[in-house]
Amino acid sequence: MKALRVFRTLSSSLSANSSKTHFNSTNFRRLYSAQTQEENPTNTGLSSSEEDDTSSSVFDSSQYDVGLGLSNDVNSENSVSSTWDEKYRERVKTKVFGEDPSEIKSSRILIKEEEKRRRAALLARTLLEASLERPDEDGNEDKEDEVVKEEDQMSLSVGIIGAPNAGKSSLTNYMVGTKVSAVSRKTNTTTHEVLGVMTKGKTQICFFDTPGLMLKKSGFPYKDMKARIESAWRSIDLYDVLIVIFDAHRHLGKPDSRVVRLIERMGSEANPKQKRLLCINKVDLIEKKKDLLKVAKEFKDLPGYERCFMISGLKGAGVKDLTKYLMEQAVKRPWDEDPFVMSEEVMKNISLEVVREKLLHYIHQEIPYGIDHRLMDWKELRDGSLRIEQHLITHKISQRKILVGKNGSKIGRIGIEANEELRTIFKRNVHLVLMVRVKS
Ligand SMILES: Nc1nc2c(ncn2[C@@H]2O[C@H](COP(=O)(O)OP(=O)(O)OP(=O)(O)O)[C@@H](O)[C@H]2O)c(=O)[nH]1
Repeated sequence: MKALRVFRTLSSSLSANSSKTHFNSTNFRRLYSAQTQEENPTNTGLSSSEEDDTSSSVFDSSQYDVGLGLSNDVNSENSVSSTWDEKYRERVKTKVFGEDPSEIKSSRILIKEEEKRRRAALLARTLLEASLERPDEDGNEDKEDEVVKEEDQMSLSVGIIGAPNAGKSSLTNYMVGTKVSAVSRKTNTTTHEVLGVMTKGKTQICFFDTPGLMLKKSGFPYKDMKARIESAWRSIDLYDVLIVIFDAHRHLGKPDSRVVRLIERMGSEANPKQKRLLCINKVDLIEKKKDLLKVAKEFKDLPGYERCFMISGLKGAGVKDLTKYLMEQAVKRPWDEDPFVMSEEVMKNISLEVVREKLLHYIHQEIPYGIDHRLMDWKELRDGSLRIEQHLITHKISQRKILVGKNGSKIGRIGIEANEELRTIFKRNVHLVLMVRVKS
């Protein structure tokens, strides 16, 4: 199964005419900007006392041993394990150099933790690599160079809508085969529409992961919600298939009348130009089958839905059937996306998305949402590697401190993990530089 991640806003797509280094999307630019910065990049915007610890606010992958190859040997010990017996070395340290044994012990714990982290990173990378090259249901690997003539090509566009946290991103990610958009425990993480492209044989399916759409209690969309939400409401009729997804576990425990209204509104009448599917998500969290049936029964009479699927977008239950159904809906139409080439724009967006996901994971509170996250430099170096520089611009010094962590530990961890992931995705060495600074 071939999976490519392509990012696009519907309102202002990254057209072929757009400059390679500029994004057209206003939505996207709100958080991410790939433009070269007008302000002087050397101006860090810090006061002189803050400048003192600027070095720790920069993560530079070249200063870390993040390994070079793409080896998947998770158990490989070679990169950090020492060639001497640690116990002898410790005895020498205490007896000969008079070092404090408790300090030696704590450094040993640190090394062990680092090793654990390294293995976890390797495992994550291995899994990601495997998902990129996932065989199809019949166990066949994709034929890389298979060319499908335009007249034979089949296409389908699929929009996914649901309340915040319903699991839209997770489902998109699962279907496309790898990470597309930031998934986190917080709500409204999808700040722009993401298109995942799955090309299998003659068929290409484009998935649009819409931002969290909600209805207010009266059943109508919030009028005052940002432009992105309005554009998402307008765009939903454009898809061949619309998936309406909701969190069944939450619905059983604490039903939200707005979610019910969203499901009912979308299912109120059939749309002859669009097939609508209801996805009852997070079924893995529901223990009793009768509870699940209760949920299904509640919405079974809505005429707008062609089919109802019970799925776990995160764990994959039921997703195979859903994918099969979607493949069958594809119509004869030339593909929108080249399945073999990852464009520079796509790669740039992926680089931002991967870092953003790490930010959401490691930085709690509201901080990630307020950060101005910019791609400052993108260079393909002579040896084929990529140099990617991103700036994380905070509004307050206190936010910068949280982001940087003690002695740069937070930004370092975010950087190392993002660097690893980008290297796996792009299949080449990546030199990632992350700079945290305060808005001047
Ligand atoms: N157990 C379980 N958790 C899920 C499932 N799908 C999503 N989640 C979790 O639910 C949370 C929200 O998932 P997302 O995919 O980010 O939800 P979303 O609808 O895209 O959220 P917004 O971007 O806020 O609109 C994450 O913590 C996911 O891991 C599922 O099938 N089972």
